Amino acid sequence: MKLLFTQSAAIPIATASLLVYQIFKRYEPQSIPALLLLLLVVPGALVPIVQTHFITLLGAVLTTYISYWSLILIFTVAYRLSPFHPLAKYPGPLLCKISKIWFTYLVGTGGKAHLYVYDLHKRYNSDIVRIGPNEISVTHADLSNAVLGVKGLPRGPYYNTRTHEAGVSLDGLRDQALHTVRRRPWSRGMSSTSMKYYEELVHLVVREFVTSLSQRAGKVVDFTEWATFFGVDFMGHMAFTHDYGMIKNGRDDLGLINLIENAMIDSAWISHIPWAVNLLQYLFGANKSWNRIKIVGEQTVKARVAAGSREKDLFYHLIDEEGHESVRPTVELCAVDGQVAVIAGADTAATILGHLCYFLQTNSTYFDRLRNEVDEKYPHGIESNADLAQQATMPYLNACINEALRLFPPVLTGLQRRVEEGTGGRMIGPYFIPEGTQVSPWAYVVHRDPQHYSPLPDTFWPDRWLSQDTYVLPTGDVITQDKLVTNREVFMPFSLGPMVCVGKNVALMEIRAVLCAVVRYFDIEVADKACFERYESEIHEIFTTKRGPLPVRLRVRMM
Ligand code: HEM
Repeated sequence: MKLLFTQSAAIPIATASLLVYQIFKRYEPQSIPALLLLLLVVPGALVPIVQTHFITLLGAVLTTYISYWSLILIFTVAYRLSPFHPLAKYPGPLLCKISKIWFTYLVGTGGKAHLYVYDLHKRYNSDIVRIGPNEISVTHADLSNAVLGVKGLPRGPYYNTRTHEAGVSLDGLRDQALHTVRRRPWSRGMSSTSMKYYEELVHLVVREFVTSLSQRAGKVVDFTEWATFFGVDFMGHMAFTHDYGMIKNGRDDLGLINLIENAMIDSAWISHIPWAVNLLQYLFGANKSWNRIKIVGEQTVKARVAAGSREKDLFYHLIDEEGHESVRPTVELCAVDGQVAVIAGADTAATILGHLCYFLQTNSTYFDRLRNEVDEKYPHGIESNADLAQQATMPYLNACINEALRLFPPVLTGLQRRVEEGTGGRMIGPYFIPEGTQVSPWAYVVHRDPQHYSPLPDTFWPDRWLSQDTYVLPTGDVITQDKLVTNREVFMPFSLGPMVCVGKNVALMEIRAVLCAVVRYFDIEVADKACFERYESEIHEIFTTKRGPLPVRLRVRMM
C-alpha cells in the first residue's frame, strides 16, 4: 500500500515553497494575478508531480496545498524571529515581529494603536521598537532630520492606498521628485497673496459660525459637531468657492462628515497591509465610502468648473489657471487633490478645536488666562481689528493651541517612511536602519516622550510653550527654565520637511480665529459632564482622529 506522504512527495513541495517564499521576501508581490500564480497555480502544478504518492486525487490536492502554504508560513515566521533578520536587535512584541496582521487588527478593531505604540516605547525603554516584521516606530530626536527632513526618507507603502482612477493624490505620492513637482501649484495656492484671500474667508465663516451659534444660545449644541461644520464649510469655500451650508443649516444634509469618517476608518487599517488592498476591494468592496465621497466630490468640481474661476480659490491654483506649468494637470486629478484638501483640512482643524474646548473647559484657570489675553487684544470686539496675522503673536493663545496639538495631534497615526533598497541603509542618531525597513514616527508618542517634553509630558500645560525664567507647574511646584524641556525640533503635528502639511498656515489661522471668537463672544457651560469625562477615552486613531461629542450650552457674552 502506498504511503500517504512520502519523502519523494515532500521534496518538490518543500523546494517550491522555499523558492516562492524567497520571491515573497525579495519582491513582495501584491497584484492579484501574481498572488494567484504563486499561491494557487504553483501548488496546483505540483499535484500531478506528487499524485502518484497518494491514494486519492483529493488527498494529493489537500496535502499539497496545505503543506505548501504551511511551509511558506513557517519559513516566513522562522526568518522574522531569527537573529538573521536585519531588525533582530530592535525590541518588539512577538506578534509584531511575526506579521503586520496583528498591528492591522489592533488598528481595525480598537483604534488605539497610538496608545499601543506609546506603551511599547515605555515597556522596552527604547527610542526604537519593532511594530511590524519590517517596520519600526522611532522617537529619537534625529527623526526630524534623518526621517522627515529635507534629506529624509520617501514615503512608505502605507500610502499605496491613495491611488485613484485619475492618479495618485498629492498626499500619497511616494516618489520624492514627482512630489516636488506636484506640490508647486499647492505652494502657489498658499502664497501670501492667497493667504490674504483665505483670511477674508476665515472672517466670513467665523462670522457665520458666531451668528449661528448665537441663535442657539441657551440650547445644547455638540461642539465636536459644530467645529466640524466649521471645518467643512471653510474648506468648501477655500478649495472650491462652494458653500456646504452646514453652519447655516446647523446640520450635514449630505452626510459628508459620516462619509469622511467611514472612509478614514476603512483606509486606516487597510493601509497597513497594502499588499491586501486589491484583494480586499475585490472581495468585500472595501472602498465603498471612498466611492461615495468621490461622487460628492465630482458634483462639487463639476459645479466649480461650470461657474469658472470667479475667485482665486485653491482649485484655481491646482488647475493652474495662470499657466505656470508646462503640462497642465487634468481636471480629474485636481478634483482628487481638491477633495484631499477638504478631507485633510476640515476634520483636522475641527479636531483641534474640539480638543481645545475639552481642555479649556476642564481647566478653567487656563480658560480664564486665555480670555484675559483675548479681551485685552480685542476690547471692542474682533471685527475692530481684522488682521488675523496678529493672532500669531498672542503668546497664550498659541501656547494653548500648541499644547493641544502636542497631546493629541489630529493625524494620530505614524507617518510611515521607508529606507529604500539600494540605499545602503540609514543612520537615525546612533541607530543603523537597514534597507527595506519602514520607519514610522508617531507624533502622539514623540510628543509625550519625556526626553522631548518635560516635566509632565502627559499633562495639558500650555505654559511649557511660553518663554519665562520660572514656571508654576499644575502641581503648584515652581521650576526654573533650565528644568524645562520643550523640544520644538520634534514638534510634528503637521509633519516636518518636504512633505509637511501644505495647509499648516491656513489651519493655524482658522484655529486661532475660531478660538478667539468663541472665547470672546461666549460663556461656555458643560451640558453633559459624563461626555467630557470620557472624551479622552473616546479618541480613536483612524489615520486622523475619531472623537466623541462635547455637549455644551453657550451664552452670548458680548458682541
Ligand atoms: C490642524 C490642522 C491640520 C493638521 C494637524 C494637519 C496635519 C497634516 C500632517 C501630519 C500631514 C502629513 C501627512 C502624511 O505625511 O501622511 C499633512 C499633510 C497634508 N495636509 Fe494637513 N493638516 C491640517 C490641516 C490642513 C489643511 C487646512 C489643509 C488644506 C488646505 C491640509 C492639507 C494637507 C495636504 C494636501 C497634505 C499632503 C501634503 C503633501 O503630501 O505634500 N491640511 N497634514
